[in-house]
Amino acid sequence: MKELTLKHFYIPDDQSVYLLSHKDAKKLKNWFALCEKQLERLGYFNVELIGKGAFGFAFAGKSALGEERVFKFSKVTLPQHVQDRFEEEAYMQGLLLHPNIPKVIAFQKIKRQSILAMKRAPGEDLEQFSLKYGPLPITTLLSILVSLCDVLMSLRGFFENGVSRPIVHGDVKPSNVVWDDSTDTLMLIDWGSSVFAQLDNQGQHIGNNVMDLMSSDIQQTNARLGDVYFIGDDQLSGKMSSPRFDEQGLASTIYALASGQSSRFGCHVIKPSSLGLPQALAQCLEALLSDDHATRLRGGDYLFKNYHHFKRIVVKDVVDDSICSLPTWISKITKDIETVVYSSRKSFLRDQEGFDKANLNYINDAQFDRYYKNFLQGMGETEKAFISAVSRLGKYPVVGGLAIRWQKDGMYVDSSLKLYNPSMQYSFDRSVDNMINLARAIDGKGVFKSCMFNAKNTLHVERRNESANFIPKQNMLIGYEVSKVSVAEDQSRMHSYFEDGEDPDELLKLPEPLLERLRLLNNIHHTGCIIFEALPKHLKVHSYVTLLDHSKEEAFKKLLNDIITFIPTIEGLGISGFMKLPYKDTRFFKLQRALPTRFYPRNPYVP
Ligand SMILES: Nc1ncnc2c1ncn2[C@@H]1O[C@H](COP(=O)(O)OP(=O)(O)OP(=O)(O)O)[C@@H](O)[C@H]1O
Repeated sequence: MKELTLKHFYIPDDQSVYLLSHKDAKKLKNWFALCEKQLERLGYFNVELIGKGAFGFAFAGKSALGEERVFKFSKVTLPQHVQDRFEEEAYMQGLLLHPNIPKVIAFQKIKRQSILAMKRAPGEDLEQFSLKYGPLPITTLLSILVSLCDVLMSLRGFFENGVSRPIVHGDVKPSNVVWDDSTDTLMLIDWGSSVFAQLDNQGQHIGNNVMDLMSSDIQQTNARLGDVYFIGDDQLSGKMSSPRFDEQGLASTIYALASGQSSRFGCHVIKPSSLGLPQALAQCLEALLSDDHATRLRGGDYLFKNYHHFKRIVVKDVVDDSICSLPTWISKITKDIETVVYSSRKSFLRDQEGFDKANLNYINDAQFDRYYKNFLQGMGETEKAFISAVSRLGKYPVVGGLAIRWQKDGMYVDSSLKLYNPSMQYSFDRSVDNMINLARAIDGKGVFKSCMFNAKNTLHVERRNESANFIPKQNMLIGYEVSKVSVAEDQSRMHSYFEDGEDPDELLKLPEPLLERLRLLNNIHHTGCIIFEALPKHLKVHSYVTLLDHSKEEAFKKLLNDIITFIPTIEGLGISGFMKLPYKDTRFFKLQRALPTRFYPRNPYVP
């Protein structure tokens, strides 16, 4: 039997609780209930889960006096050295008394379980905010920029016992900034990567005495890995910690918010100077995100010298109402969908020379794990940006599919994207545009496919061990929707389940009778995806299917049922996915290295 490696076909972006095995999902739910009970016993009410990160979960609650609190719980399953970091996080955050940093209330350790209690920042984190509203208006961006600069200035100026000890936050990114849009105030949260800086802005060692400077630690970095989607090169490659790290996090954050992306990787294609920003801001961001070290330093120096002037820039916010580059369907009703993205055929996006994992100090870091699992190692910056843009689509309540074919003359895109929250349309459309613009900058021939489905509809079949068969429950069914209007004739070519042949990365070989049913299904006019994911003790069948030819419903239903009956014959591990998209509306795009320059107009009142 083949070993399950990270190289297999459809790679899930994130594990939704709906994709866990029954046992694991139950364990998690029980654990949430236990945390809530613990907090209620301590006198807090209105307790709710507000966030999950790599290291644990965050709950919010109200004290008896009505004060809003946040409680971060570490995952008990994490190794001890990672648990210890949580204590350091509480220590570092506790040192900082600043209006834009949540005050620590208490840190408690009960056996292996640590809890950090702090004030709750009003508003919502900027990743959520950006998903709701898309690329942010310039006035909002400027307010965020200036407030963040203020916080970072105070970190640089931190003194302990009368001695200068600059602090590095180490993980500045949209989801670590909580923003209250009604008062224009922000809070910088998540101090889990913060350390005392080893170097100052000029790259000089910060030593309090000669002994410090002679210590053997002087060449060893104390830096923590922040989020690889946002940190700069120096932090990623394990250089000594310095306030320059946070300049990078800040630039990535503003860039991501200005463009409506969830990473910094796309900055050489969707350049800051193409976003319609005031020229001074765009050029400053471009310098900070440059590949050249000296240019980055100049950009940082300029920003911290001049950011107070940015406060005085007066702009008229304009909404980009251009039509989305792909057709998107917006449901009139809002549905609570837990979207999960599975993507395939990523291998051609990897260039073998890229990223060298062996050179990093961060192998055991949970953040690094995420990066590795998301398959980004060995990819160029634009390819990473593209993958990150596809992942972002999965953060909206959306189902559908995407097939991109890069050819010599350009790029062909088939898609079916249905969004189940009309208020997010602007943001979603801009995210689709970003994904297309990034894809257009990718060189080479190849195919990429991606399915977005509702994890709440995933079917689960469990078995005791790897040699047992998967036996589905009696009434198990692959659900499907029926289109509003029947389309009898399949005049258009369809993106068939089998069109691209076998996927080189695919590992799971489905039994022939099951494949035969899929072939028959393929002849009935419909759209959607079916993915089989076989794990040692757990089989998941993800699907999103819409029948278009109503006259064939009986046959269609029967084939879907047959597929379930063949589940016990599935052998081996891995993933195997099938997708069918309407071919009718294929969009063609010319390849393009970068978007053209576009600054904020000198006179915004002239169209
Ligand atoms: N003091 C706070 N006030 C308001 N919301 C908070 C606060 N602390 C945490 N949150 C919310 O909880 C989420 C997770 O918290 P945090 O980022 O500190 O956890 P983490 O496990 O370190 O996450 P990550 O792995 O994303 O860095 C945040 O994105 C934010 O939405």
